[in-house]
Amino acid sequence: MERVWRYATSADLTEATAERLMRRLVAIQAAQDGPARLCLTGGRIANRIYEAFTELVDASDLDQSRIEIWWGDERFVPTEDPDRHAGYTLAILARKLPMTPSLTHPMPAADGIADNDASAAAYAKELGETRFDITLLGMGVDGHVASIFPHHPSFAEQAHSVIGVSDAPLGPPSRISMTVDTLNRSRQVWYLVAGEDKAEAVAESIAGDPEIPAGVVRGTDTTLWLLDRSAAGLLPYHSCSF
Ligand SMILES: O=C(O)[C@H](O)[C@@H](O)[C@H](O)[C@H](O)COP(=O)(O)O
Repeated sequence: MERVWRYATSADLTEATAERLMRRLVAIQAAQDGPARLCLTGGRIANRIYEAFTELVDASDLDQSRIEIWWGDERFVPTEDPDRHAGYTLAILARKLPMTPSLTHPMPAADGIADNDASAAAYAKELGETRFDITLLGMGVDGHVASIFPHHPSFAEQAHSVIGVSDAPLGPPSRISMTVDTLNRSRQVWYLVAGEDKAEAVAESIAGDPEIPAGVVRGTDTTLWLLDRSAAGLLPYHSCSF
């Protein structure tokens, strides 16, 4: 099932998606044993959603000890580098979630002797066959998701579930990313996209353009496009829910 939700502003998108995420995680916890498995993304919209989500925790039925957190990609920089996705996200989530080490899986940082390929291999081992209940994805103006870029080796068929990405067209150039196939193990994929500059890539991706990563990454059960009005600007009006 693929569905587009359109919001008037990016603030509305942020609030509504944080609430949707909370509802969905509570429902997943009620429906299965073990933790709800959530795969996170970087990006401005995502970070605002994490902020709004933590604000909802106290009044929710969320079992805070039963959330497992993964990352779809990471900028391969040292732990203390503010460019690192996980640093900021962990700081936000830790305000309200216990962040149990066995359930919290930040990607490796560029702290030691391991390069991004070896670090990706270590993360692939940690990941095993894990399937995510929900994967959140930002999307670039070029239709990239995680650190899989169009017309770039990261978008080629891969032998491993997590790869080192070098010479990324977006800085920093050294990264780690789940592959398309790994992201496609997710039950639900939620795209979080705001801004007019994304409208073209949104329309092409929803049409299933195989040349861009967002055209081919889909949930096995559900794919949601959570958009502000600008990002949805090139979609037919009737294709959106409000
Ligand atoms: O890894 C990165 O350098 C970025 O974080 C990037 O991949 C981001 O997820 C998208 O560009 C959407 O981000 P925005 O929501 O900020 O537009």
